[in-house]
Amino acid sequence: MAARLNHSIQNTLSLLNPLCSVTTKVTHFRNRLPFHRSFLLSSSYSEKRRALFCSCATSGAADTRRDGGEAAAGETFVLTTPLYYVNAAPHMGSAYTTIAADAIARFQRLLGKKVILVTGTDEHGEKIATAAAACGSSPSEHCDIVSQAYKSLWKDLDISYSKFIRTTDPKHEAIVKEFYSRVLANGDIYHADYEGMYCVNCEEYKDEKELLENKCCPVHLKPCIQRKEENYFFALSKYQQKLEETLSSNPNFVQPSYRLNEVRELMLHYSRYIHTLRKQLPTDPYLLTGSYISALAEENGQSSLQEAVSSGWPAALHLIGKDILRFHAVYWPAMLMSAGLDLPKTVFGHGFLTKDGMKMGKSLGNTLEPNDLVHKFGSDAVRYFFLREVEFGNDGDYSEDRFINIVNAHLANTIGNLLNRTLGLLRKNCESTLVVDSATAAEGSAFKDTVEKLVEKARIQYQNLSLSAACEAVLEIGNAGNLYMNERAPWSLFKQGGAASEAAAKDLVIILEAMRIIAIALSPVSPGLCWRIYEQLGFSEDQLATVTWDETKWGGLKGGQVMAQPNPVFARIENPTEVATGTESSAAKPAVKTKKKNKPQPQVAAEA
Ligand SMILES: Nc1ncnc2c1ncn2[C@@H]1O[C@H](COP(=O)(O)OP(=O)(O)OP(=O)(O)O)[C@@H](O)[C@H]1O
Repeated sequence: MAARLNHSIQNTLSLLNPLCSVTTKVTHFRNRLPFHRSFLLSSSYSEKRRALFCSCATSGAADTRRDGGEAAAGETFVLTTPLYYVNAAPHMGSAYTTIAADAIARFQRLLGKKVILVTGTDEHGEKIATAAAACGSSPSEHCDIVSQAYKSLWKDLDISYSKFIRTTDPKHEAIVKEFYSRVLANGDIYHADYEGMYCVNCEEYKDEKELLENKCCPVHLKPCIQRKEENYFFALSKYQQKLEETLSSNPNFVQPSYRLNEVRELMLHYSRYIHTLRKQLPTDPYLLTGSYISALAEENGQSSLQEAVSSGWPAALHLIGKDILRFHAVYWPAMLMSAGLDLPKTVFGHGFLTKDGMKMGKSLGNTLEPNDLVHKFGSDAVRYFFLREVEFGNDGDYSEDRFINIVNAHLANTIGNLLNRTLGLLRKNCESTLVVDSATAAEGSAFKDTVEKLVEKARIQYQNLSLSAACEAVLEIGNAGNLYMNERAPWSLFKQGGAASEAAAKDLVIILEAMRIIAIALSPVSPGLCWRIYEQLGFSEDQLATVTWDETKWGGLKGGQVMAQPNPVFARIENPTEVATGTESSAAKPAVKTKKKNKPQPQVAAEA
């Protein structure tokens, strides 16, 4: 969704008058709107126009103070991923944003909120026609194929999206047109010529100072071309002050804090960007970001802007890569202000997955294939690795070696093996039945206090969108559980019989209760794995479906509950490097080598 700024105002105008060709559209627009020839409108004029068209109050700073996670249970929590550009198939970068969005959505659902996760594809732009021609298909066939590839990847990655938007979907056009009409009527669109250096891949004009040697685009490393064209521009300068006020009064509006600093830096040099914007009006929001709102309209409801807005706007969170920060944190809010609509509560710009230090992207073609990863390692491992290993906000590099070591150490060893060992001992010594409630078993237990603290830490980290730290806190519960198991050594207590054996049976209840808590707390990140844990603890799928974060409180397991037979919940992955060199990482020592994707293999509980 790199800012495709020039052609799409014409697409947008065609929404107003779809029968016009691009050239006639321009003339038509000009003739119809004589009020609006100059670059800058006087503020008093625009304020009057604005007052006429602002049926919804602009919340600005006041309403944007909460971060996305603070909405109360029962509230609607809307979050969006970028609408991905269909110039090529999805890659791991596109998957990364969507996995993160899904984890946040699942966490918010656990808090009892109604969550609407919006994702989709942007199907307007020059590059699409080129990509379609290269494959010998029409643009619409091409869009159908690529957008389907996104949907099917989302399915394989267990993405629980609510709305999948295609910007070519006529259902959204009426709403987008209404949005656009407000901005137009507000006097914030004008027409001018522009000439400059243009990056076809970004589909935007570049400031010459940004360019690398040979006038190459710094993102795509390909030469920009000199281009001159008539265009439409948005009067961004009118909203400069309000935007600055929003940033000052609401530091949560842009996250993480260093992205806020980046946006502040942009605002400091605002006059430069006013100029830049005049030559490259961010027109896409009408079709793209406008779709964030139109997505909220009920499937069978009226297609009106007001109806869409009342279904959940403003969004709690726009999750984006840092490449489109300016677009979402400056242009789009200004346009929302122009249209008299509330701003999203938070725009979070995460970092890039990189390959050899370069942003992985469709245009550079240096992408990591997510389908391959999912088929090789399974969705739980892929989701866990990227959310755990890339600190959310920063850039991160992928290495298969590291991937395998991490998921083996964390998911197979720390979590999977602990569950397996405990259930093995329970089967052998307690007929797979809990001897007592977990609340009773843990009376006075320091381990229980540790688990409670860690799960609370995980909640706070999820709430703050620190997904890696949330994973870490959950993993620490697993580490504490392993420590407890090793210190208590219930296998030898059972051998002693009598009171020691009773204590050992209680220890198993305590560890399994910790596993239950892990299963809930890690479910936003690796839902399939957590379901398998939950099932082993004797719960049904329905019980898992209705579980809430409140149930991470200690005491869910009851005496008499029968556990399933131990069956490993996460298969260790064979590391080809280690096999080839004959070395084995101590963190991820494979007990059982597996060739198939994430199919659990039996593990032997040595103590049992
Ligand atoms: N390397 C990456 N790391 C993290 N997120 C990425 C990466 N590449 C793309 N994304 C996600 O996709 C969004 C951009 O979508 P787009 O469809 O333009 O993909 P792209 O691969 O960056 O395209 P291009 O290479 O043509 O610029 C980013 O804002 C981000 O959410």
